[in-house]
Amino acid sequence: DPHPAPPAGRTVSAPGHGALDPVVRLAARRVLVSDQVAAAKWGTSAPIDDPARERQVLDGAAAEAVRLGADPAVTRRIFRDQIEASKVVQRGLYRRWTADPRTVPPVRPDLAAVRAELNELGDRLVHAIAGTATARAARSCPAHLGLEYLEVGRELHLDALHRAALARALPSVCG
Ligand SMILES: O=C(O)C(=O)C[C@]1(C(=O)O)C=C[C@@H](O)C=C1
Repeated sequence: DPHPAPPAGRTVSAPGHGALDPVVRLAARRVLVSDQVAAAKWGTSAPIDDPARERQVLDGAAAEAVRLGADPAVTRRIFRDQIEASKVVQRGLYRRWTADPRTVPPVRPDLAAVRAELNELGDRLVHAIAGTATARAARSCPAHLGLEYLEVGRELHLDALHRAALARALPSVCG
């Protein structure tokens, strides 16, 4: 039998087995690294919105997509959502830190180092997007994406702010 039954207690749609898993996981990691972005900017003159840096992120992602033979417009759209998701986190943390200064991180990370980490996650995300064209075009995409969203949020113990940000990161993944 080329299609043996899955082991007891599991199904073929068990957590982590969805094709969209890498995309959602990388989006979640980017959302979490956004905590470091906020901590790097807090108490400095660097604004949350940095349009020049956004252009760099979007152009970099599109160029990487072209290199991989993937769709740069789709990649750009998905990255626009990653950037919005990052701002959801940053604004949410600024609200928290303003309301209760005792929760401000004691150490300020280096913004350039955090951006290097975002670049690396970004390249991996472009690869994940390029590798999931079939799953993203499927009619089942929104349902699978929703399940991955719930699974990854649970597994990474995301709080309400980071779940909201992850939700903001995903609307362009399907279609
Ligand atoms: O690099 C920054 O300054 C960030 O805040 C990260 C990020 C992004 O998600 O890539 C988000 C908002 C800024 O407008 C620019 C870029």
